[in-house]
Amino acid sequence: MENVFDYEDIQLIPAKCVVKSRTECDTTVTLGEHTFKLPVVPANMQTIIDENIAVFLAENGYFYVMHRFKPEERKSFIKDMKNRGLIASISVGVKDQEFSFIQELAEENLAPDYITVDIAHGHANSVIEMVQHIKQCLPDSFVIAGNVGTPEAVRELEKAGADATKVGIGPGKVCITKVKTGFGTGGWQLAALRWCAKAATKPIIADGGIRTHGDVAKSIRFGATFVMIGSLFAGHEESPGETIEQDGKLYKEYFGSASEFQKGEKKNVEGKKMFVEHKGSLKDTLVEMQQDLQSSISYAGGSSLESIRHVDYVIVKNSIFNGDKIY
Ligand SMILES: NC(=O)C1=CN([C@@H]2O[C@H](COP(=O)(O)OP(=O)(O)OC[C@H]3O[C@@H](n4cnc5c(N)ncnc54)[C@H](OP(=O)(O)O)[C@@H]3O)[C@@H](O)[C@H]2O)C=CC1
Ligand SMILES: Nc1nc2c(ncn2[C@@H]2O[C@H](COP(=O)(O)O)[C@@H](O)[C@H]2O)c(=O)[nH]1
Repeated sequence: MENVFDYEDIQLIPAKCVVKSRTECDTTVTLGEHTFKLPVVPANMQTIIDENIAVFLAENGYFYVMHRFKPEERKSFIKDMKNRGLIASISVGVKDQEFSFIQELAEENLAPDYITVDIAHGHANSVIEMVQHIKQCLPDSFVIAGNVGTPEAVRELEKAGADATKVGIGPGKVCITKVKTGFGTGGWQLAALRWCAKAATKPIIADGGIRTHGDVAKSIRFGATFVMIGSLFAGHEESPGETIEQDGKLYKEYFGSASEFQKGEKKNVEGKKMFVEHKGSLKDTLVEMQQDLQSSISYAGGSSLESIRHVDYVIVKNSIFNGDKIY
């Protein structure tokens, strides 16, 4: 494949500003039947989202995807969200009991608004069968399927009935798939996104590898409707997971969904655990993300996310940071 690049190799080129203030720039995005404040969703991982964060995000107009690692709590979670008049958005795997779970949701009239089929290697018959099963049992639920890294996979999942596909195999911060298997989109996630987006007829969620707020704009430029982010959302006051103090500084744990910590055993481990600096409140990060994206829109010469899709860009191989750090 020609022109392989990643987030830090790209700079978007500014176009003439058409707004008087960045507050005029609209960061909202529609996915399925709902419109959200930002094209950003926290990763469906156990150290990134829990019930409280899901309620906060849904109440405040943000999209969320609940993780699937407490399977026995999913029905009560859906009921609770529905009772509060909030969007219900859950994840499922592909094992046999997950097929039965979908059947039960249909029988109990508990259709979630969004269901994410969340598997490491999403270009698989098991995922295709799960998407078809969901569409048959719960036709009104919006189905996100992944993760994949090729146009062929995007086409097959869309053909199976997926309403959106999630792109990203191995670019994640706590991911070790790339080193343990030699496969994935790690190191060229942005180019993989572009490759997949050219084949997609439905929304793509770019998943993994976002390290700065500017990477959100770059993802949109290269074809994403949404981005899923783990590491930038880890370490907040509200984040689930252990907090530790070292040399007077607070840190919080962030571990991979395929890590030993998640699995409770050393089998097919493709994730690791790290501690990230305590970042304060999630609400503040979301506000800053929105402001930065509004600024991106203004540099794109428009007043909505659409304007970012059409800007020119340059490839500046591995040089944009020039030794700089954000903080
Ligand atoms: N985006 C990414 O790069 C990655 C994300 N993850 C995350 O980790 C979590 C666990 O993922 P996962 O291991 O898929 O979930 P599960 O452990 O639930 O596995 C789901 C099913 O898929 C099978 N399976 C998993 N990987 C493969 C493979 N490479 N080839 C064939 N079958 C496979 C498993 O069987 P068996 O275990 O017997 O093989 C199992 O039956 C998920 O949340 C996932 O998103 C994990 C790795 C990469
Ligand atoms: N290879 C692995 N990927 C994982 C694992 N757990 C989660 N993930 C993926 O990472 C992103 C988040 O990436 P980040 O760069 O924003 O931190 C997440 O949404 C998953 O797709 C894992 O154990 N192994």
